[in-house]
Amino acid sequence: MSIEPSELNPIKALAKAAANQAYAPYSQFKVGAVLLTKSGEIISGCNVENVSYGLSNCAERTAIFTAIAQGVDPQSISKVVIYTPSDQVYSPCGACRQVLAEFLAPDTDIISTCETGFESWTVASLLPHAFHFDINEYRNKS
Ligand SMILES: O=c1ccn([C@H]2C[C@H](O)[C@@H](CO)O2)c(=O)[nH]1
Ligand SMILES: [Zn+2]
Repeated sequence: MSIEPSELNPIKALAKAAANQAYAPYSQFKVGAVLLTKSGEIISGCNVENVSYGLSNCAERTAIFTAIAQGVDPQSISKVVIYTPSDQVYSPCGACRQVLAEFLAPDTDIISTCETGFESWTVASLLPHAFHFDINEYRNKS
C-alpha cells in the first residue's frame, strides 16, 4: 500500500472539496485532484467542461497545469490524489496519463479514491511505453 488510510483521508477530503468546484454541466461527473509536494505544498484541480465536449479538461490536468503556472517544481510532487463521486474507483484517462508522464517522476503515486475505497498506481505503471521525444536529437539525425 502506498498510503495509509489515516494519511489519505484528509487529502481525500481536499480532493472532494476540489471536485465541488468542478464545472461539469454536461456529464454531471465532478472530479477533483490534489497534488502533494515533498515540502508539503498542496495544489488542487477540478474538471472544467465545455459545450464543445472535446475541449473539456480533466481534474488531473487542471491540477498539473496549475502547479506549473504557480512555479511549483513538478518533480517535487510525491502524490496525486483523485476523487470521483462514485462507488467505484476510476483510473486517469489516456490524455491525463501522457501529461502526468511529461511532468512527474515515474515512481510518483497516483491514488484514485471514491466514496467506498481507493486504488493506487505509479505514473510509469499507468503509461508504459509513454511517448517521449527530444526535438534536438531528432534534428541532429535528419
Ligand atoms: O479521471 C478522470 C476521468 C474523467 N474526468 C472528467 C472528464 C469529464 O469532464 C467527466 C466525464 O468524463 O469527468 C476527470 O476529470 N478525471
Ligand atoms: Zn483525464
